[in-house]
Amino acid sequence: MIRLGSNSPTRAKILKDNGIEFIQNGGNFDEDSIKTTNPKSFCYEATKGKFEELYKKYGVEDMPLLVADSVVTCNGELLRKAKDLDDARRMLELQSGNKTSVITCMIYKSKKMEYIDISITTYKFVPFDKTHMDEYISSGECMGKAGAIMVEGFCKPYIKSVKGYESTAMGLCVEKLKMILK
Ligand SMILES: Nc1nc2c(ncn2[C@H]2C[C@H](O)[C@@H](COP(=O)(O)OP(=O)(O)OP(=O)(O)O)O2)c(=O)[nH]1
Repeated sequence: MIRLGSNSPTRAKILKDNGIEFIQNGGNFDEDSIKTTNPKSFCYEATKGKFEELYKKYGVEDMPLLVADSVVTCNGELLRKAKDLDDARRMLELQSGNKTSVITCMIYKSKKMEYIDISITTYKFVPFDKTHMDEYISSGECMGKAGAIMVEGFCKPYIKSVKGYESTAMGLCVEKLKMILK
């Protein structure tokens, strides 16, 4: 049993779909406190901030703690979760027909070990269909997701090429997590 230190329904689904038993306790780390705009540094600092908050609160005596953060970078820009639907549209238009990378950092700590990983999955998308994109935006599914994208959902038909794990792009590199849980 592990503690998923996250509010993310996607991360919970990834663990559940992979048969990893967990309880979920999200934190309140303020990512706006992070100064850097370098995507990889931002992602690491966000993960570290989330970890420190939840490690102080729960420790790892009763079970290991897992936290993660994901950001998207496209044309060198750091894309976090969209602030509103207009912001989501801007992010999607930027990534349509473009190359985009999802960076996910993960910190896992048990009584025996601490593991930190930063993984990247890079996509090349063909242009998004405008009507489909409008429907996706008005559905609100684009909210609460780094870069407003859903690689297993809206983006799937537009993937021209991919390098890296889909789980990394969804918010938790479960292939690596399973290796350390063995
Ligand atoms: N379903 C889906 N979710 C995605 C995808 N890419 C990113 N996400 C989600 C995973 C995370 O919930 C969210 C990224 O935001 P954060 O890393 O800040 O996590 P969040 O604030 O949701 O929860 P947490 O900080 O862990 O409490 O976006 C995707 O392609 N599909």
